[in-house]
Amino acid sequence: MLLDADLTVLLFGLVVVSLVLSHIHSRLFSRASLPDELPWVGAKGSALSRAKAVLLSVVKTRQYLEEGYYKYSKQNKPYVLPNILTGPEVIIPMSQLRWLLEQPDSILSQNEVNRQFLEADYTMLHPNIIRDTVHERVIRREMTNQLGPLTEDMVDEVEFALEQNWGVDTEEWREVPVYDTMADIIRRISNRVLVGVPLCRDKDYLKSSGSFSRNVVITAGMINLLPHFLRPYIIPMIQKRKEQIAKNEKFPVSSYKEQNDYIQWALRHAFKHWDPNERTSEMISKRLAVLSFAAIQSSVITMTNTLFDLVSSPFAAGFMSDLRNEVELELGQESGSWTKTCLARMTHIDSALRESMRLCGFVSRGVLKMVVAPEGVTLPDGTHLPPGTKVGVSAYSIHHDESAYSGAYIYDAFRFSRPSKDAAKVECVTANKAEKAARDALKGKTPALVTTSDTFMAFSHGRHACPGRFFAAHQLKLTLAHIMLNYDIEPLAERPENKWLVSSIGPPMKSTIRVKRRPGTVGAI
Ligand code: HEM
Repeated sequence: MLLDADLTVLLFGLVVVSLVLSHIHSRLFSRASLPDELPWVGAKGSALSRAKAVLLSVVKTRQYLEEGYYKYSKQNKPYVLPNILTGPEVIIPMSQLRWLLEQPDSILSQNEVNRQFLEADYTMLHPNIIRDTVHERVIRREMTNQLGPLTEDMVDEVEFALEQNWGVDTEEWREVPVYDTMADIIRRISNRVLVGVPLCRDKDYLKSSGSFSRNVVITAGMINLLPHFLRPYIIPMIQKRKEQIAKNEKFPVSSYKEQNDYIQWALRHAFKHWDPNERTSEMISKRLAVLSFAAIQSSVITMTNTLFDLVSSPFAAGFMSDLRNEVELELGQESGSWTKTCLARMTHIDSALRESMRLCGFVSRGVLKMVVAPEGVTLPDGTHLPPGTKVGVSAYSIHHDESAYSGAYIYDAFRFSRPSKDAAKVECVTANKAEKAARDALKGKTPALVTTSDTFMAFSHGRHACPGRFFAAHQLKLTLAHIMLNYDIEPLAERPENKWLVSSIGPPMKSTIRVKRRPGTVGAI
């Protein structure tokens, strides 16, 4: 009997090992049916050399992108970028970007790439969440339009969160971990808009929401095994709101006031949706969880990078003093009131964030799409790609190209707030009302943080550019402006490095800075 059990375990082990080996073998040696004439960066041509390049993509993707850009993209040729996690990608030259943007989703789909990268069928709690982008519509129609009315709440939250994380001591310097404190601050501000008070200040809720966001990327594929963390917090709240809406529809009372947060907007949209599944409290809470992931991690990384870029610059002291002067001046003109227009006029704050996203953004490839047309697709240079191929451009390379940005590897905080030849190159392809307003505020001279272009793809570009970027910009500008106004920060001699893992770029997670509350600011804000 014992022998039988041992044999079963052994056989099971052998099956698992051979499955893993066959997966590794296919990842290393698969050409993904790509045409022979397409060159692979980092490889010489033989199957073994390609396998080595795939293996080394774990640590060499930045090198591959730099090499591929000058060897192929600049010569208007596509090339293959090895990727051990999600398979090879075809990187097309910038001259073919316009063509890529114009392809319909039925031929080249951005959604499919995200589904695969995030293992969305397993991680995203419900298959509809990636297939039907309901929250994209809620973000575009509701969240972006509510930025003005929501500013006061967001300011309230920034002030509270900064005091909690960085303290109010005006005498002694305090050492703070940048990533952790920014994670707490951004999570609080975002949740103020997503779920409102009191939940946005509930420690257990914030902890659960934070661990969900981190785990989607770290344990893609296993997240479904985690308990439905939102259940105890969100579901009863949604039920209650639904009851309130229904009651008010039946017996309207003048004292009834809807809350202005994501849950309320999502409820409104859900009731208009044709699919009854979309109206359940469960589905709304799942969509909220996924949105928190998209919204929070990206802003935390951006804020962390911006602070390190600013304080490690040889011009840190001058940058910070100019930023502070700008905030004081613009705020003074509004009698101390943080309005949307006042923020729009803070062009140095805007630029300091945009410049960090250019230099250190976490997106290395821009506009990555998957060929979904069953017959495949033919690139403008005649190369035919089979279905399943991933195609994109190298955002990292264009962001670091001297011909697009002079001093491309230097953090130049006011690059985008001083009119320059770089700014003149920006062409806004996806202008909408809010984007136009942001550009007008900058008198059309310089690109705003939210403006995407052929040379700025930190929010991606085209139809599927990040719909949350208006909210993100608002939240990031409010946070940076408050920091500049209320804290002194000791400059750093050297910037702690960002880490590349395959094609993802992470900020320094453990590095610290020293901060001190500025005299006269405590209780003044
Ligand atoms: C600095 C902060 C942010 C950055 C850098 C960023 C960046 C991006 C990028 C690069 C994409 C395109 C991904 C792709 O398909 O290739 C994207 C998509 C998306 N982002 Fe953001 N994002 C930020 C903040 C936000 C916020 C605050 C929200 C929500 C309020 C949000 C919601 C979304 C959604 C829903 C999509 C998917 C759009 C679609 O599939 O068409 N993002 N974001």
